[in-house]
Amino acid sequence: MNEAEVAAFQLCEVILTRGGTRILDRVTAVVPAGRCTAVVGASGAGKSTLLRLLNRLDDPTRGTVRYRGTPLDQLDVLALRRAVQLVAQQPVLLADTVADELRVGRPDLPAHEVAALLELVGLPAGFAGRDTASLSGGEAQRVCLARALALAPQVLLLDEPTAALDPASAAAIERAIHDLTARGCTVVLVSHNHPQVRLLAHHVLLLDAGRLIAQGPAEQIPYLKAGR
Ligand SMILES: Nc1ncnc2c1ncn2[C@@H]1O[C@H](COP(=O)(O)OP(=O)(O)OP(=O)(O)O)[C@@H](O)[C@H]1O
Repeated sequence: MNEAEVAAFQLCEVILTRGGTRILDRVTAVVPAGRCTAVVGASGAGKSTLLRLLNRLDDPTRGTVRYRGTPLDQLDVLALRRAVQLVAQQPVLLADTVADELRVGRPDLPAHEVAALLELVGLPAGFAGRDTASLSGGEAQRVCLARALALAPQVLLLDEPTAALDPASAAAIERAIHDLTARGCTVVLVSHNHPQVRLLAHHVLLLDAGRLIAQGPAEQIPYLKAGR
């Protein structure tokens, strides 16, 4: 991140301990605003945990997380979660039909916007009437993404959003991420897909056993050059 860029999030000396283990260990990092930041590292490195700190699903044991300069614990948590939407790896659906799911946070969402949001995440408009219980894992995750997008969030936190998808569906999500950042949305993307990270990320945070061992542009992160 260069000096002219504004930080969406700043993590300062963040420690997160669970059951006596440091899951995040003195992480100091910046997430630039209006950019795509990828969080990478081996399984168990702490990527999802870091994501959950950003909308206060977890709180640091020590250290500070700031959003636009304000410590998260000084912000209204519901307002924060509306502005900073998390799409988890394991989707949690709340309504009976897909259209109602997209209206969870926007009860007045018109049918044409439901259709447009579904198209954005690579699902046909006809999905609006589908029973949410009948969706596959990858479909459910995309419905959760569409539900998040319905709220026009300032920040989107995406935990492996294409891991369960076929290549065409994954490409639709990658286009959506690209368009969102082009329009000024901040995206934080957890991904094991290195070509995807190189394609989308302006900034990369590399975690190893809870420690941040590198941050910067993808081309400066040797871990991403290993060919995957
Ligand atoms: N509530 C908890 N109690 C104890 N350990 C936990 C808890 N939550 C997470 N962990 C551990 O913390 C470590 C980091 O978990 P996390 O889910 O953040 O990793 P990750 O990098 O996202 O992994 P993956 O790539 O496999 O999704 C893991 O070893 C996990 O088992």
